[in-house]
Amino acid sequence: MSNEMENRMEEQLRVDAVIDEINIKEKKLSSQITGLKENVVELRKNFWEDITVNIDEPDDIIETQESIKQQAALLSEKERYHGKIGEELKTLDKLKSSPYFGRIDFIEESELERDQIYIGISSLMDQGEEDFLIYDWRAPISSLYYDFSPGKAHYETIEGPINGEITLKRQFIIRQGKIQGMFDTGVTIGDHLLQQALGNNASTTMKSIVATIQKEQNKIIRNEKSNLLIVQGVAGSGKTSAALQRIAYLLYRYRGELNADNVVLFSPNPLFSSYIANVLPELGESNVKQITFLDFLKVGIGRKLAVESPFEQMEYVLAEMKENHYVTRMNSMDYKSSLNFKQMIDQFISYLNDEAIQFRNITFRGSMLISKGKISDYFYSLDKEISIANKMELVSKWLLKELRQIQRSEKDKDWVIEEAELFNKEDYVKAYQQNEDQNAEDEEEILRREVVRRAFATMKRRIKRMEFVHILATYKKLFAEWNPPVAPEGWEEISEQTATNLSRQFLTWEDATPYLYFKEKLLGNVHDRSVRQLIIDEAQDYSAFQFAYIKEIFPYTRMTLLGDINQAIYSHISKDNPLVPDSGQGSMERITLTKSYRSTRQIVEFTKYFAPGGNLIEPFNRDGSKPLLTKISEQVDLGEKLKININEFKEKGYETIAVICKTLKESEEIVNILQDKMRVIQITEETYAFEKGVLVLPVYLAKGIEFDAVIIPDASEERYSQESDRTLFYTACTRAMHELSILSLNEPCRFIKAVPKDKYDVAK
Ligand SMILES: Nc1ncnc2c1ncn2[C@@H]1O[C@H](COP(=O)(O)OP(=O)(O)OP(=O)(O)O)[C@@H](O)[C@H]1O
Repeated sequence: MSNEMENRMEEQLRVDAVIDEINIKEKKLSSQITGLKENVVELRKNFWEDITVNIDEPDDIIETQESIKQQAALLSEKERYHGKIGEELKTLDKLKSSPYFGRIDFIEESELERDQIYIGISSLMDQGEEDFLIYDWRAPISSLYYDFSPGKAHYETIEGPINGEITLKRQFIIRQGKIQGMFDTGVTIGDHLLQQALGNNASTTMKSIVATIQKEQNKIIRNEKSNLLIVQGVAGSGKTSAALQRIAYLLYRYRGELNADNVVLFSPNPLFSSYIANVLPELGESNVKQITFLDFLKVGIGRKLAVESPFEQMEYVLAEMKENHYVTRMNSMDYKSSLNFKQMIDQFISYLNDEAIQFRNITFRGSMLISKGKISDYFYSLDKEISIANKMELVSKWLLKELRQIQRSEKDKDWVIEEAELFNKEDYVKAYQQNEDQNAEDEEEILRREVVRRAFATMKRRIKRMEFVHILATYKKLFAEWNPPVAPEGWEEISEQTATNLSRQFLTWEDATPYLYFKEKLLGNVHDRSVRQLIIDEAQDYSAFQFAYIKEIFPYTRMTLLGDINQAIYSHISKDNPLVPDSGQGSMERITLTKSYRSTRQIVEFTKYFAPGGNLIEPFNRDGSKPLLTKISEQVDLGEKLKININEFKEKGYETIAVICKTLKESEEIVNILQDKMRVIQITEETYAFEKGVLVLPVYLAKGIEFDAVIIPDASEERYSQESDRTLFYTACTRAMHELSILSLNEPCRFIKAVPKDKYDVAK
């Protein structure tokens, strides 16, 4: 028997032994969980029987409450434990099919014995709880596997670095408990496994990459020191994958201190959120909160204003060039994305400290209780040194005090008793309950109090929410009456356009963040202080203003920004982006990824010629066919050509075939052309999950996602005519894993022309 076969048999025996251990452990836990389940059911059933309920005397009430609390605590402890075992069982089930994916043999310096370290998605100890049969991929020692080839190596522990030597590095593919592949690797984590992982069809949900994390990705995943970690990585370099493994790593590393609720991920669109939703559960972790920046802003802005989405803005930029106010709007976007506009708002706010904040009258039953003039006078009588937000707090307290007085005098009016006459039984009970600590004896008095309490309750709530400040009207003044000390060119037109939108209660995307920033400067911000880690994917699409805002509202939060400046589709905002080197960000660490894993070598070799930044892009060595360019001379042929293309891809076994358009408008046209020829799925801003098939979508919704085959339905010079279209075209082409097909009505665009002819085929 060859050495290789012998090794494989030995390894299979070990896999079998580990699976035996898993089975034993599983049995133990299953019997525990059954017992626990019965226990919990019993506890729930007899909850009240085990409690002595006695409400005769105050002391008895306290005792009863205590007894209920204890019983509830016992129940919830058992339920939590039940949940924990359930999770453990799920992990064991995964381990049973594929217990580990890697092994290293390591001899620590000054020790003679060689440790065999097997690495999988979770740790497993032997029955005696003495030795690790499997090490979690996130354990300190496991970093050896990702960072070193055989030879001298070291890893960090809390007590300091451990040095030694790796004598063997082995990779496994184990499915259903059987070793299907086994490779001893040299330099990096071998091509075999990666080739296999990347050669598969795209799926509608992202997969974890634990078994094949590359050294440079591991740096991102295990980085613990930086408060701000910035990752610039070319398309398909594994930024999103690394971000998700990083979250799993941090949850493991800081278990007990950090849980999924403390981590927030800003994702580019709802489709992307569902695309990545599986990764953390697959790694045995709970999902963290994922939200688009649009939804995040909407929570703060409130429901009364309509907010444009970034995609609507994008569609305007790309499709409404002929609109009368286009140039003004573009200038407005430019300026409002910059820190200059933030400065302008700050200047406006200091002006507001002296005058001009708009308030609302407080009215009740059609008459004025407190006028906006009176509120304004009170506000401006307060010390100027106090911040506006703190002064608003004082105004709110003052208003509530005034209201209490008015409430007392209102109580004796005739309308009150008329309303009380409409009370039903429940209202009576409520009235008496409310009266408990006021001790009124007279029934009429009790009812009158209840009527006015109710009538004033909404008003009080609104005052607590600071609704007495007219934020929109005040913000509008920035564009209407106030003269800024420094203004950009065309400010008058920008102001006019903005004021018109605000009058329609409409916030453009470029106004959304500034408006919320402004609102919070006036009213104070109420953001969740428990966010300890914020991850921003597709960070190239955030403006300098948006970043500055995010930093202000999360002052103590560690941040990881990942993106690719080459894919900055909102070209007007990329100037001050932190992904650009030397963008002047403070203390931070920057990691650059240059290797692209998603697409075949042929696709990367094609797309890198029109990559916007001209940065280094190295393809991972996976072969496929060259991109194909098909020239069409008549628009009427498009449908037929698309159909042929799609059918060819289907025959090759591809399951996700995306027709990626420049705009939503174009994608609607394509759907119209295709829908009587085959089943097509149109993806819009409202699509929350996608299925396999033929998908038609605008490029900005394809961000972060990948497909087996991509078709660009019209890559003509007419369609992609501007330099600013470069990032869009690049983003669209780089979504392809295995095949890229480009159709062009007449002359292909300048980006294709920049590619040497030997890098693509032209259809006859
Ligand atoms: N180490 C790895 N092992 C296996 N697959 C990997 C690895 N790194 C990246 N990939 C695969 O490469 C593809 C691209 O990864 P990912 O989407 O994370 O890249 P990205 O940098 O976020 O891309 P983009 O910016 O273009 O959206 C995915 O299919 C991912 O699974």
